[in-house]
Amino acid sequence: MTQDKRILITEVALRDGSHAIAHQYTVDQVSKVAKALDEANIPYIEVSHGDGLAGSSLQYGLSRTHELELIEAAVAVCRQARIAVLLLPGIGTMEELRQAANLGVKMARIATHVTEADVSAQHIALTKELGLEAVGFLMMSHMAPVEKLVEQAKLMESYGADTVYVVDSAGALLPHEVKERIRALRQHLGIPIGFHAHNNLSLAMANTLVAIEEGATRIDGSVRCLGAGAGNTQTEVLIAVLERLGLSTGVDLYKMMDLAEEIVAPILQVPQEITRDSLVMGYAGVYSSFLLHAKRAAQKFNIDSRDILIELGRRKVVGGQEDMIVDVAAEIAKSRQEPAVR
Ligand SMILES: C[C@H](O)CC(=O)C(=O)O
Ligand SMILES: [Mn+2]
Repeated sequence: MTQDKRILITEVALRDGSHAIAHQYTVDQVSKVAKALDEANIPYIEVSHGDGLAGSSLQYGLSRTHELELIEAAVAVCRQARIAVLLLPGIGTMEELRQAANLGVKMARIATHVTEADVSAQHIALTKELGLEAVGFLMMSHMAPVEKLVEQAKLMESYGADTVYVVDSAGALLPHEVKERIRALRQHLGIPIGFHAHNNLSLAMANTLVAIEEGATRIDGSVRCLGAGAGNTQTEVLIAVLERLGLSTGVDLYKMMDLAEEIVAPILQVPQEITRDSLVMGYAGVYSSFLLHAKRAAQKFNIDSRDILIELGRRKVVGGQEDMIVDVAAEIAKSRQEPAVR
């Protein structure tokens, strides 16, 4: 593997992992996890509702603790790590971005669906104005052909993004698809490229290594796989693998192993694994955070959540359309009650 630049890890368990625990983080949990990550020398720690700033709502799931309190707690315990936030324009607003900056956040990741980068212009501009590092975060990157992805990433670069991420939200990308995406972005952009994986098809680590091989230098991971769906690339495992490959992250492997085991594992009600639901999300190419909603809807309508997820994938439903989950479940249930036409 040829790589001359240091890989900079962003730990996302305190944001993406919020989906996995139905947004129930407490100040105590966030303080302990952030402090331990900081001591392990993780450079960036993302803290927000799973759906980004202001995601706490009936539609996306109510947070137990206001995210600004969680962000404040994380900032207070970190000596070197930079706290990051996620913001989806339309969910989070300029005001929340300002509040996060006032609390000491150093990086904002502005996330849009892969074909909607144009809605990130004002938020990226404000991020820079506030003196923060700006990252463009192209979600559901498997849903756009490479040329479209490049076009959208270039838009984000033109708005002032310091980095653009390929985000495999559904864990649906195959290694050759990651390779062509990162390669094309490296060819057409002049800024660092990042990669955010999900493990639905058990490819998060392999895809991350392919991304790094193609020159991605900003990589996301979630400790103990504490991320939406099947989780992300498992951070402590990634650190070990990169060390074996001779790639430097500056992160302390033993400390990562210890915090994963002693601090993060107890937060999970059940260990993260590739369940049939998360597998079907990767297979169908649907949004990771749909899982809990689809399971609830399946229970309500007494149907199989796989049928809901596959139908959502067929309809190319995107993040922000969570309300469609119940509609789809109701339609499936209704179609099963209707007598077959002779
Ligand atoms: C809002 C999403 O959870 C962002 C993300 O992590 C992804 O798309 O993956
Ligand atoms: Mn994610």
